[in-house]
Amino acid sequence: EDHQATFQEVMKEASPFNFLLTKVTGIPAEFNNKLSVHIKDILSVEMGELVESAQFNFMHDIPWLMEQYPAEHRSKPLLIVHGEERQGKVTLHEGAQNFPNITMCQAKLDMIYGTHHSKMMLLLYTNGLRVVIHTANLIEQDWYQKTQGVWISPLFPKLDKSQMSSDGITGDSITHFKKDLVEYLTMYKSFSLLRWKQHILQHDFTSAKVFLVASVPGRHTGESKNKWGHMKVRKVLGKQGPQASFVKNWSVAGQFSSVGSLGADQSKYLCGEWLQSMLSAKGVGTLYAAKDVTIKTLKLIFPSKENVRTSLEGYPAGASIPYNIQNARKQQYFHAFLHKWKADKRGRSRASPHIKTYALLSPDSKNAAWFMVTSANMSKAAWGTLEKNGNQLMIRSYEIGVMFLPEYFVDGGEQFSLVEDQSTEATPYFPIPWDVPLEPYTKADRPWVWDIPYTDKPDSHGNAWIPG
Ligand SMILES: CC(C)c1cccc2c(O)c(C(=O)O)cnc12
Repeated sequence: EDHQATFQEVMKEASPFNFLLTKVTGIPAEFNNKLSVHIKDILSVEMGELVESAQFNFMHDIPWLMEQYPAEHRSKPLLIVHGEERQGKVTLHEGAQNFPNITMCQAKLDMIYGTHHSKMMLLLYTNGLRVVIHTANLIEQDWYQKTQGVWISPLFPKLDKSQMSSDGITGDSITHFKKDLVEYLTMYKSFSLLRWKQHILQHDFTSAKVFLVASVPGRHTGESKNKWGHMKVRKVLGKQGPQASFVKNWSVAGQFSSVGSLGADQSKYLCGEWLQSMLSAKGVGTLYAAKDVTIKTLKLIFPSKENVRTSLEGYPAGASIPYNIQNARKQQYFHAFLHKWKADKRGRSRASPHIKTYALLSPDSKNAAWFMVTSANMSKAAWGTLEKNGNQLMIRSYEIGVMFLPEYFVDGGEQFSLVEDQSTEATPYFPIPWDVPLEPYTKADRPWVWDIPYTDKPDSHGNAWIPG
């Protein structure tokens, strides 16, 4: 149908997961009316009467961003949290100079090669506070013809003074989302974020049913080792994850838009460390030893060269998929796990993925034991790498995401249904972005690599790709 769903209708339909995709220009209206939002919807007055906001991101086009706020909100205080340095920082400040309501916060990047990847909006309204965690840069290109993920929190009401306690965190949820978010903000050690920490402390987060999965740069030891990156996932799944017996032979799905250097063979990082965390479950450490991992255990979704060539944007979509030939050449083993990007169900097979999602899939791919949407790509910098004989987790970048576990949405829930007409009260449908079952690369498929030329076949706009 062509009627434009109102934001209230969209949010009602999105409940209880509140996991949506961004609208895509150039696909049939029905796919933009179903569980889809544009940035203007998120910032609209329908969401609440804005007092002030904070925009955490990697790339900010400030004049464009200001245009996305409704006129009556453009003068409200706005904090830009970024990781720009040197010329990037100069350019960013230039973009902000005409907006007196903007304050800048430069996240410290103590680890070389680290970046401020986290994408989050903190929205303070007259009647509450909302957290939006997503995957899109604050530039027009990222909200145009890509597949991006957005989690929009419920409206968290203000605590009244009587509920506030002087020490500790009041008004938290059983997933400790509020405490974890406060700890994440504290790690910036930034004065301008102290203000937002106060705002968060003063609101009631009991309705937050997701777990926060974040990364902050540093060498984390002791209890902190399990607070961030893939070790946070290991902790949550080990304590609140699926029963090991229930998810034997299930597979980890990883979907992302960039890949780092993962090491000389799969047993080291990919299957030996990262996958061990993703395969964690209740009642047992992890489900498989690294040596027993097969391509059935790990299914990775990454755009093929053909996915990019035939996408709505054409080869230029690949400018946001920075997998370089130097790394690709060193880790051919990685390519054996790859599956194409395919999202016919959501009308987004040609909307190049910039979203990053992870899940534990049943052998028939019809169910999931958990689902995660995050800024974190498949890299050591994002998820962290264990050092000092496993006593230290070294992370280079800021990342932020949320994890959905069935039992927090359905009493005794053990799984989500990924097939809408096979969902039940006990096994609710979870709107994943990509199609199941997953489609492996053919022998002829190659992963998209962004720094080599493609002149053999023109893209959907008739152009070749000649980088550099
Ligand atoms: C190699 C780096 C600079 C890069 C290139 C193209 C797109 C990128 C991107 O989209 C992100 C992000 O979204 O966090 C982060 N780095 C990106």
